[in-house]
Amino acid sequence: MNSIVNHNELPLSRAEFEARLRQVGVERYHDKHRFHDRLHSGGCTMDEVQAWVINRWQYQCSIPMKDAAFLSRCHDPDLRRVWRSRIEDHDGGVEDGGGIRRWLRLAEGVGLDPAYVASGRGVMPATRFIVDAYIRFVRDEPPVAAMASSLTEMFAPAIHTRRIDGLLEHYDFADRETIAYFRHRLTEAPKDVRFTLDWVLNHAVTRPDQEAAIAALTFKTDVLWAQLDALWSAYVDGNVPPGAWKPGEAQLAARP
Ligand SMILES: O=C(O)c1cc(C(=O)O)c2c(n1)C(=O)C(=O)c1cc(C(=O)O)[nH]c1-2
Repeated sequence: MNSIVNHNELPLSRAEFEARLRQVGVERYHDKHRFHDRLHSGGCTMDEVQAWVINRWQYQCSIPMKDAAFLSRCHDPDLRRVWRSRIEDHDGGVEDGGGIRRWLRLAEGVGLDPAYVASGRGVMPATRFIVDAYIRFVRDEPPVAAMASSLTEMFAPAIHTRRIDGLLEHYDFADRETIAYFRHRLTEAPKDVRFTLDWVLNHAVTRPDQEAAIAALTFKTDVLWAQLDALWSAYVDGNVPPGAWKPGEAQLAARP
């Protein structure tokens, strides 16, 4: 018998595995992207803020679809019962709506026609392709990787807190109504993370599965980072791609 042990194949302890997952955020989460520094410190023009709201809409409206894609492959009713709350957070009830409607209130608050934003017409091709890659990943990859890809939410409350403070301090459009989306996420995301982190730590117990979960989370940080790279290139550097929203389009009559 071969006595040489390949340590790379030894499973990580639960604590080591969690630390590796968290390290992905330390190194790669989009809180470190220069667009976020600019947005949160009041450095964005209103054109840049509007471009962010329009493009981020693609992510917002796709999140429940990627969660539905996950549910469609999930055989365990207990897991489905927990996971479906993610769709409820975004879609909400008929009367009140949920995160999606709150995002459109932000769109209106920054002076955009919410019907235009909701149509997705102005979204850049790059944003669409990137977000689509996330939906496909969750639809096609093994369940542990699909679930682990959502764990960027571990790092989201810190950026949402920073965003709420930064928007309120620096922009006239920011008020209780327009930032409601981010306030709700402060309680929704930790609820999702508590369950999903525990599930991933419990179910990815072989080294290959643990590495696949870490790779899934890394992929997701790329999804988030690449969206901001595209946004910067188009609206800070001024290379707006054909067909995408142009500053000045789809304005509400009275712009803030
Ligand atoms: O503003 C952000 O920086 C940010 C990041 C993330 C994330 O880390 O994926 C999400 C959200 N917001 C968010 O609002 C949200 O609903 C959400 C769902 C998910 C997911 O992968 O299922 N991520 C995120």
